[in-house]
Amino acid sequence: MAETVMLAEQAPEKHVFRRVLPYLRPHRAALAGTLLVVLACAATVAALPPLVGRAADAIVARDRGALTATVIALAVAVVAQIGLARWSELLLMRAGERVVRDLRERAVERLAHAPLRFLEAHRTGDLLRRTTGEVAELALFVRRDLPNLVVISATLLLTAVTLVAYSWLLTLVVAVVFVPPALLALRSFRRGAEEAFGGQAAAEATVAATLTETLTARELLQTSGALPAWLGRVRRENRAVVAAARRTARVEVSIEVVSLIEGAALAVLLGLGAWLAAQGSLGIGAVVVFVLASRTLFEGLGDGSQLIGELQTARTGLARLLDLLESPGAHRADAGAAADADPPPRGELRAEGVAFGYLDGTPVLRGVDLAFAPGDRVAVVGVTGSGKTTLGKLLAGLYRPDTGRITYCGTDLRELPGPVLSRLIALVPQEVHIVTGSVADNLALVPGSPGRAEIAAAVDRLGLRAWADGLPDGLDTGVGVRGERLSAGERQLIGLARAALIDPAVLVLDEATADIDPATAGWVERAIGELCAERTLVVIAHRPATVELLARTVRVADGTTTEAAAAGARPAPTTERP
Ligand SMILES: Nc1ncnc2c1ncn2[C@@H]1O[C@H](COP(=O)(O)OP(=O)(O)OP(=O)(O)O)[C@@H](O)[C@H]1O
Repeated sequence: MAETVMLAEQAPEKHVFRRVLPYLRPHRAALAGTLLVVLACAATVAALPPLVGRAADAIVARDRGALTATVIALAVAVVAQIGLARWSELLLMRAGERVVRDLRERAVERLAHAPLRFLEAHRTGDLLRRTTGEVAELALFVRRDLPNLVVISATLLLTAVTLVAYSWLLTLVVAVVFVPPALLALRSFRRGAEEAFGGQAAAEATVAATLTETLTARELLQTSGALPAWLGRVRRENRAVVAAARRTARVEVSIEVVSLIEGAALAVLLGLGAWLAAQGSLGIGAVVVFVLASRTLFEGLGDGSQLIGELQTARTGLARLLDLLESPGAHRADAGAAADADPPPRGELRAEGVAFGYLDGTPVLRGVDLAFAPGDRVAVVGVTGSGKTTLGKLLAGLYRPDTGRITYCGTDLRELPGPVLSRLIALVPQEVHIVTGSVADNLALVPGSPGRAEIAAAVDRLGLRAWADGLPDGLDTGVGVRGERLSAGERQLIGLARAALIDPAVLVLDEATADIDPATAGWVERAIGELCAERTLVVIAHRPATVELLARTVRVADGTTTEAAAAGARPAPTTERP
């Protein structure tokens, strides 16, 4: 059985910033310009201590001219710093938002194209969190913290250069006595943070997935008495989130050690600087520069270390997003030899030695050999759970066989590009997906976005004009949130009308099992009759009336298929209970 590559709960964070580089490439010009402005801003911050130092020297030397010039330079530097800080913040935000927008679009595109088996293997909430929650956190980081982090990093660098330039001796004291313990504290924080923040993100994702499931399973929960057990599960997962958040808070408090080191360093530097000045080996201005610059250095280290927590959260989110973008499981293998193929609009569909199983390793189907000639009209029947829907999805190319192949006019479906495949073979599932909007909005959800005239023509072709006219506002009738105002039969009618608009060579229809009222059933049968006149029709049939419409019957049993006697002349075998 082919393995579905699963996404990791705690996505690997190794080289995460290097892995994101390819996604930054399209924005490199904007990012480079932004970096220049950031550097200019950091330069103005780093220039302040030397200017104040020069002013102090001018005061000591009673040099009015030098003092005036320095004060003017200071004022210019302060104004420039404020302007450049705002500008760099704006540019960083803009560039960051653009990158995040791209990542969001890529994630949605990846999910939209991901193989069905990959999507089914993951909880909807987890995928949703990776594409919404994780991206939102990234966007927040980009908007709120990234500008500060970048400016602080550049300022730290330039300040360190200033320190060395003014007193290598004092710089040595800072570098040897204070920076190593500060870095050690930061490193131990980062290590703890990686686990704590990763654990918190995973725990929150689990709760998000369960909450999403609560909504989709609302009928089950309210009618089956499963609510207490479910709430117990929610409580357990919620407690895990609180425990994870506490771990994160403890790690965050540990960063305060860096502030203590900063205080001690400033006290020592002040004393040492004053002593050196008294000895005459350092000017007053230089001591002032040194004390101010080292304060900037430690402030930068302190602020930077706080932002590292945010950076860690963003890194975890980014890793989970990249895990989705890079997962081989989420990739539909590119069309191979038939990438440029232009198969005929009508042709034979074949299944040859097809076997397929889901995640638990038990094959649902094996050794399936079937051929559907152009214009064939086939009913697929079998007991519940025998594998009819699975066969339908395999024939439509939604699943790929674990062994064997399915071909259209001799070409393996996996070699056909997605758009070609969806034009050739259409699947109307048991539960037709309906989006919020009108009937016409829903019918337009097919390749080529057909206009009103085409939609109306398709409805006419299927003999559904009277049905559409009977709706309160015709084709403009609202269907409610995700089609809640439509019956199962009406959903299938929309699915059939969509299929008519696609005009596929093969239509696979998984008939709705829910009871359909006789009037709607009549419309469905009429539409099927119209559709099968022009193409190969494979219907996973649940109602005798449907089986009787079709010329051939294939029975699915014991994981394989057998040809049954021609339908029509006899009572039709429908879905039986095992
Ligand atoms: N996404 C899935 N993941 C794991 N197992 C699945 C999945 N979908 C179906 N199965 C299992 O595969 C088997 C065949 O299911 P399938 O839906 O194809 O049967 P069916 O004949 O169409 O049933 P029904 O008549 O009730 O629609 C069942 O045992 C089912 O539990």
